[in-house]
Amino acid sequence: MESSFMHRLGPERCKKRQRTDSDTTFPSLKLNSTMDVEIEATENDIDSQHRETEANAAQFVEVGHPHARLAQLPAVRTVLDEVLSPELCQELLFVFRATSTIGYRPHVRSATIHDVSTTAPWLLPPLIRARHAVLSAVEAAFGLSLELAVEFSGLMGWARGAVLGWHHDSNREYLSRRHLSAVLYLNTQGDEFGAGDFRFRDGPGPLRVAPRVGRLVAYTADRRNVHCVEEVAWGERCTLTCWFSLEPSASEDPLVIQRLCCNPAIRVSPHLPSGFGLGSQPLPPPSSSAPAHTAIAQQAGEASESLAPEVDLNPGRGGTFSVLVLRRCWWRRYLGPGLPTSMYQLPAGPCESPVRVRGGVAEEQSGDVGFRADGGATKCDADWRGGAAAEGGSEGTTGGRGAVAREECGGVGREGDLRLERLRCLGLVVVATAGGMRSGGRDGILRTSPRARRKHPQCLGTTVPPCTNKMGSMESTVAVTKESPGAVQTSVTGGGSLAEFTAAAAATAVRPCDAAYDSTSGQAQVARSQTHRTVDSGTPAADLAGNAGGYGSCSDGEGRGGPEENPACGQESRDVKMQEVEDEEEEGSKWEEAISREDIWVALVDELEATEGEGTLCHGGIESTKRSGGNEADDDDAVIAPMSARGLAAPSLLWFPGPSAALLAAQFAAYTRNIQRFRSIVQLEEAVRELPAYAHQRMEELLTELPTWKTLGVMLSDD
Ligand SMILES: O=C(O)CCC(=O)C(=O)O
Ligand SMILES: [Fe+2]
Repeated sequence: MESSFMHRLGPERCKKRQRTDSDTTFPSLKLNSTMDVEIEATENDIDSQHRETEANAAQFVEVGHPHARLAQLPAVRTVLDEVLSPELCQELLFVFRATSTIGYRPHVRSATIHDVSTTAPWLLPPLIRARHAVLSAVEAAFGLSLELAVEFSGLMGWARGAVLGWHHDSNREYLSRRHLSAVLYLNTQGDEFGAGDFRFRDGPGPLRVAPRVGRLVAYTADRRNVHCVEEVAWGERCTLTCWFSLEPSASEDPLVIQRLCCNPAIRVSPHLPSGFGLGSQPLPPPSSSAPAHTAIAQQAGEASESLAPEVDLNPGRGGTFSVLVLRRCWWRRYLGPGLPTSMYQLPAGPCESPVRVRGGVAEEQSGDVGFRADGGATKCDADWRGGAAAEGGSEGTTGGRGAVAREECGGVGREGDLRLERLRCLGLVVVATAGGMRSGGRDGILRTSPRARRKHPQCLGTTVPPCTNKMGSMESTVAVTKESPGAVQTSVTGGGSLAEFTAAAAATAVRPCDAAYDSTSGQAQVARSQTHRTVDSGTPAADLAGNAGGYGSCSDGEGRGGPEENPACGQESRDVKMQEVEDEEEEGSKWEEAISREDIWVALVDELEATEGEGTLCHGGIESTKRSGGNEADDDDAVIAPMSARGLAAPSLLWFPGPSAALLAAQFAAYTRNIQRFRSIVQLEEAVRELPAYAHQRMEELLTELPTWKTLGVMLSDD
C-alpha cells in the first residue's frame, strides 16, 4: 500500500509523507514544548470577548457537520513544527508584503494565490512550494494522501488589533466544501508580533497554539474544531492559510492556472495538455488579449529596440507554452532586466467610484454610488461584499466563492479601489484626478514637465479609480501635496458629486470613519482635516480639505508629521495650481535639496510618465481574482479599516500617470520596504540592484516549472 503511494507520490512527497506519518496523533506531535502550546484549557481562558462569540459559533452548527470521510478520524487536529524552513517562511513574508492588499477582517491584509498570480506571477514558486508542503503535511497527518484539493490558499497578515472570535471554518453554507484547515505561521510570536494565539475552544489538546515560524496547525473545518485567534498586540502576525476540500471540483488550481494563462506575462497557448487543470473553462480567445499584447509591444517598442520572441518553453512535453517575455522595457534602465511588464498593467474601464466604507446596508442614491452619512456601504459594496476584499478566512466573513453580482459596478472600479488601498497600505501617497486637473491636466493625468516636477514636486502622484469618465461631468481632483519634507497635505478640489466625493475620500486615504457625506444636505466633509470645507453636491468648484489619513500627514498616529513638524497643517487647502506657485516661492530650495537625494524616484517618475496611456491588461485576471477570493463578507469594516502605515520614510515624489504605474511603484516600494535594511528612499538604489535579480530568478523558475504542472501541486508532475 505504502509503496504504491510512494510510486504515485514521487520522492518528494514520499519524504514528506514518511516524515509526517509519525505525527498524526498528538502524543507523538513534534512539539518543542508545552511552553507555547498549551494542552489544557482553564476556565479563565475563555474571556468575555470569546464568550460573546460563542453564540455565533452555536448558530453555525447546522452547517458544521463533519464530512463522512472525516467523521472517524483518530484525531481531528494536529500541530506540527518545522513544516516549512525559516528561509522559505522569510521568502513568503517577502511575497506577502510585495503583493498583499486589504484582507478579510479588520487589520488583516492578505495576498491570495490569485493576487500573486495576477500581480506578480514570478512570486508564485515559493508560494506554491509552501502550499504543497502544507498540503502534503495535512494529507499525511490525517491519512488522506492524495485526497485533498486546495480550495483556498493565501498569505495573511494580522496587524495589531486583528482578532477572530470563536468559530469553525465551515460555518456557512457556501463554505461547506471546506473540509480541512491549515494555518502555517510565517513568523514567531514575541519576535515580530505580540499575542495572537490560536486557540481551540475545547476537545483534545493542544488548546492553545502560539504561532512560531514554520509551525502548522491543521484541523477539520467542522464544528469539532471551534477556534479563535486572540487579538494581536503589536507587529504583524503572518500566516499561510489554506483550506482543503475532499471534492476535487472545489480546487482553486484551475482558476489560478487560468489566471496565469490570462496574464500577458505568461501567455499560454490554448493548446494545453490534458489534465493541466483548466477543465472546461475556456481560455480567452487570443483576440481578447490581443490589444493588451499590442499595447505592451508598442510600449516596449517605443522604449526599446527589442521584444523577445515568444518562447516555446517546453516543446517536447505535452503542450506548447508561448511565453511572451518583454525585454527592454522602460524600467530596465533603472531596475535592470527581468521584470516583465504586464503585471503592472491593470484594468481600466467603466465603473463608478467604488469607495468602500464602514459596514452597513447599501443605500440607493440618485447616482450609481451611494454614500451614507453614517459611513454605510455603497451600492457597489453591497455586491462587492466578499469580493476581493474577502480573501479566504472563515467565520462567514471569509473565503468562499461568492459571486460578483454586478460586474459593471463592483468590477473594474473595485480594482481601482484595491489599488488605492494597496498604495495606502504601503504608505504611499497619491493624487487622484477625476476628469482632469485644472492645472493643465487632461484625461485625469497631471501634466507638468519632469523638470517642473523636480522643482515643484508637490503634486506627488495620481491614481484614480479607472472609472472617472462615468463619475459625472464635473471635474474632481484630489491632490496630495507635500507641504514640508515631514508632512503631507491633502486637498480635494471639485468633487461635486457623491461619486466624486467618495472617490476623493478613497484616493486621499481619508479614513472613511473620518469622512462623512450628509445625503440630506448634500454636504460632504472630511472630518479629520485640520481645515474643513464642505462641498455642495453639484458644485464643482467647491473644495474640501482633508489630510492623508495618517500617512505622513498632520495627524499621523505614528509620530510622523504633526503640527510641529508641519507648519502647513493648519493651512487651508488650496487650488493645486496655486499650490505650485506658492511652493515655488517658499520652498523651492528645500525641495531641491530633498529631491537631489531622490534621484531614483525622479527617474522612475519620468519613466512612468512615458507609460502614460499604455492601456489596460489583465482584465480577466482581475475579474477572476475577485470571484475566486470572494464570499459574503458580513463585516465590511474589514475592507477599509486603516492599515498600519509604515510606509517609506518619505513617501513623496511619486507621480503616477495612472493606476498601473501607481501599482508598479507600490509594488516596487513594497519590495524595497520589505527588504529590512531599506528604510528610506535614499537606500532604494541598493534595492534596485537586488530586486531584478530576485524577480528574474523567480520568473525563470516559474516559466520553467509551469509547463510541468498538471495542477499546482508541483510534485505530482513526477509521473
Ligand atoms: O490565523 C489563524 O491562526 C487562524 C485563522 C482562522 O481561524 C481563520 O481564518 O478562520
Ligand atoms: Fe478559522
